[in-house]
Amino acid sequence: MQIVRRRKSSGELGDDLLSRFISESSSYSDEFLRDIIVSFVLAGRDTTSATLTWFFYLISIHPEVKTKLLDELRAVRARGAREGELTVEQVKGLNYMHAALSETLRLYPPVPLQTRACAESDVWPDGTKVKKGKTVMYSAYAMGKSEKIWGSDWEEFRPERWMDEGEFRAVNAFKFPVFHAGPRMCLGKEMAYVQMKTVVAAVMERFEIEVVDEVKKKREVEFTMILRMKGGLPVRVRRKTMMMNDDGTVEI
Ligand code: HEM
Repeated sequence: MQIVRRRKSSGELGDDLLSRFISESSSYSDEFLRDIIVSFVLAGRDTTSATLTWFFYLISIHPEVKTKLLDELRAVRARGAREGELTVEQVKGLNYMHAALSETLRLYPPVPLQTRACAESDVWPDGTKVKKGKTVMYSAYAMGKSEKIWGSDWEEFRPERWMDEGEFRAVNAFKFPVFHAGPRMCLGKEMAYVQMKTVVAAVMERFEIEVVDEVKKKREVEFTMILRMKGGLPVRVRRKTMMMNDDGTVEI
């Protein structure tokens, strides 16, 4: 709250999220501003960081996926700016990475369980009756592991299931409710993918992430509000050297 008050009274507004909300309307109370910032941090930081932890674990036990991710990065680099940060177009072009992150989210959805209260009595398409005031829960974690939804290979980490002729193929949000579905769906979904893809690309291009051997075999989930990896992920990090070939392609 102090930060909110200080920022408001100083009048020094920058490019950050809080400054943007302050300059949007003078009617926003200090409490509202505090709550919206906390919501964005909770919604946007822990979800993406938990996903990335699982992602780096999964690619460490699936080297074939890691190789394909690096191949895609090389190909995308070869088509555009070859050094520095990736452009938005290049990030968008990372279809296989999008698929690998979606596959991570299927197996380890950061928001594993969701609860809703029924505002009105209703009958669902399958005939289930729900009464006004009742609580309904669904689990994105269980749905991601459903054979009925994902087929007999549901247990496998297989980004290819999201690909169609080299392009990422999204699935219906009601089948994959990791970002929720319907009118109150996650507002940051696209931003989350852009953030995660940018981080993954930057890390994979610059560093070799080696998961410490003893923990490689099995990681357990921890059900808090966010689905985390129990004990975190101990890794060894080595800096790589990026080499530019004569034809402009990059060796990672
Ligand atoms: C992997 C990353 C993310 C996942 C899995 C995720 C998942 C979700 C889910 C399941 C909800 C619905 C929660 C509920 O109503 O009970 C939600 C809501 C929301 N998310 Fe995300 N989220 C992610 C990243 C982000 C990011 C990066 C932002 C913003 C920077 C963000 C902003 C929001 C906001 C503002 C809502 C509330 C929407 C509303 O109530 O109308 N999320 N998210």
